[in-house]
Amino acid sequence: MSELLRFHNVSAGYGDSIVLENVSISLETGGSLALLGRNGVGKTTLIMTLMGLTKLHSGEVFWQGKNISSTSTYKRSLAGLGWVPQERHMFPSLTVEEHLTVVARPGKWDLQKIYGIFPRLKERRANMGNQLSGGEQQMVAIARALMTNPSLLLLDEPMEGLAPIIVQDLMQIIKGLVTDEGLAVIIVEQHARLALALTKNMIALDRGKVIYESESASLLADSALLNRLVSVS
Ligand SMILES: Nc1ncnc2c1ncn2[C@@H]1O[C@H](COP(=O)(O)OP(=O)(O)OP(=O)(O)O)[C@@H](O)[C@H]1O
Repeated sequence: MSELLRFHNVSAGYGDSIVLENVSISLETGGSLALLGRNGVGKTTLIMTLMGLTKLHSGEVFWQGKNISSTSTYKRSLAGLGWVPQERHMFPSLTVEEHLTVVARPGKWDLQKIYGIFPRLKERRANMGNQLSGGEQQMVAIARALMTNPSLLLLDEPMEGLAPIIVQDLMQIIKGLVTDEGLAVIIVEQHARLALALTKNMIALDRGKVIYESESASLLADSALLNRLVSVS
């Protein structure tokens, strides 16, 4: 497998304040990574840094072997980074289908394929953005990122605030994206066990630094360590 993404000694933050300190991570094509840690340790900041939305103080970000440290967010998106932000960003004046078609780029993901894995969105395709449940909004947010035909999907707390039955649906869908579609995924999730069940590898952050990394399955088997790293499961 070839390298898809690499952070090399990245320190980044907002203005003068540094949140991430000397973070190095890498991900292979089709790989999957859970990003764990307590509230406020820098998980979202890492995703935002990958999208070029923070101030990079030092270090480099490589994408498919190219240094993209000073590449714009828009160009990163064009290059295959698919971001599903925590806030979901629904537009009340657009239908579900418009949310999807407005960002569409050529590739294997089109409306037909999206509706195949999200039948609920097909049923709701004429609903406006503000006429959707939280779970449906999250599905639109993921589907919209897929419509850009990304090589990597960045999921920031996708299960937040969702009913358990919807969480189960989303787990199946995300698992399918990784195992059946070969899509690379980075997932930030407060429910650490869910994120570990979906991924091959994990890293834990504390105060902006990587404090632990391993295969997800081995951490899942060590509850005491997992609790120490994230204090929630
Ligand atoms: N836009 C911003 N401007 C300044 N500081 C910020 C900004 N966003 C986040 N921070 C700070 O960066 C630090 C890390 O926040 P971040 O949101 O990356 O953590 P997190 O691990 O994702 O936490 P959570 O699970 O609560 O979302 C926090 O101290 C936070 O206050």
